[in-house]
Amino acid sequence: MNQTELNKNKQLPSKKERHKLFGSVDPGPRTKPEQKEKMVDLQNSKKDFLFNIDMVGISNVKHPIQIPSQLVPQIQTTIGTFTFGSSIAQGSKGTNMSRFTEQLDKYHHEGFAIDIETLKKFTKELAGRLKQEDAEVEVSFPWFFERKGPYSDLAGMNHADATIKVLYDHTTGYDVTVELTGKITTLCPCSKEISEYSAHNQRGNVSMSVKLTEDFDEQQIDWKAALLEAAESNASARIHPVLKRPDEKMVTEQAYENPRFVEDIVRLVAADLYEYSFVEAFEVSCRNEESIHLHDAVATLSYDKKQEKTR
Ligand SMILES: Nc1nc2c(ncn2[C@@H]2O[C@H](COP(=O)(O)OP(=O)(O)OP(=O)(O)O)[C@@H](O)[C@H]2O)c(=O)[nH]1
Repeated sequence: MNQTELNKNKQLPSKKERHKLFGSVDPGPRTKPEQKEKMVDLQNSKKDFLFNIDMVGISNVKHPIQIPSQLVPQIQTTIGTFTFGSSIAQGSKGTNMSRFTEQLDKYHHEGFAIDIETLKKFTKELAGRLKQEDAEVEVSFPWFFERKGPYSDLAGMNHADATIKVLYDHTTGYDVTVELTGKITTLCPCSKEISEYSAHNQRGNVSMSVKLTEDFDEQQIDWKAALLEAAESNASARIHPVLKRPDEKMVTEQAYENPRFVEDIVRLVAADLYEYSFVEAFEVSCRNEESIHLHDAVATLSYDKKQEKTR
């Protein structure tokens, strides 16, 4: 019998026997309780555990979410990556980690929309569920927006990476920070200045982290669109998914007419963030993936409007 005929007549052992063949063993004697009420609750033991913990929780939690957007498409289902946590005092051993995902599932069934008001409610409720004075929630997601070619008007989809962080504290209230990283074109001013023709240009990554004012109203302002505009309107050129030749000519010439160092980008974006009334404090950085080097060029600037100063 050749190998093909052998395979045709193969008699497999049962699935249970197959598992034994590959090392599974019968369960041993059971001595510990199986009912929740009889189980030891280590997490809730009270003793002097030496230190307070600033934050304990779970991270890298992936979940489908809906996000609002004032740009097209206005309703988006995307994947959120969450971190949940709270502080715990020196006298408690641990947190109850199942309660984070329990609360997430509850909101999911109620149609969890990732807007700032809902996230604030979620965070305060989470503190209550954990029986703690504070809680924090962070969610990151790709945000999509339609972009049209400057001449042809042909549309396609671009995206930026967005993050919302909400801290709730029983005594001090809420602290909301939003972040956006968008991509731009930058053309080197030095290269343009010294060369007989051409100038090197590259894709730049602009990251903005913004502390929102207490009265921020997401119904009035889409923070994602506002931060994207701060990055793109100060770039050498915007980035497009669809470009026909007349579009390509326009963005090439626009970039040549608006050369920018990384330093120029962070200062110009900072000026726009300074002018946005919903921004209390911010950090902006730019990372250019240099086309004439293997390394990147980077710059960072931070500013607190309340203190009227850079770091
Ligand atoms: N505190 C703590 N829990 C962990 C750790 N690693 C895993 N766990 C979690 O322990 C969880 C079960 O604990 P709890 O959430 O306290 O469960 P419980 O006490 O039955 O829940 P409640 O009825 O809400 O009090 C599981 O979700 C595990 O993920 C850890 O390092 N610290």
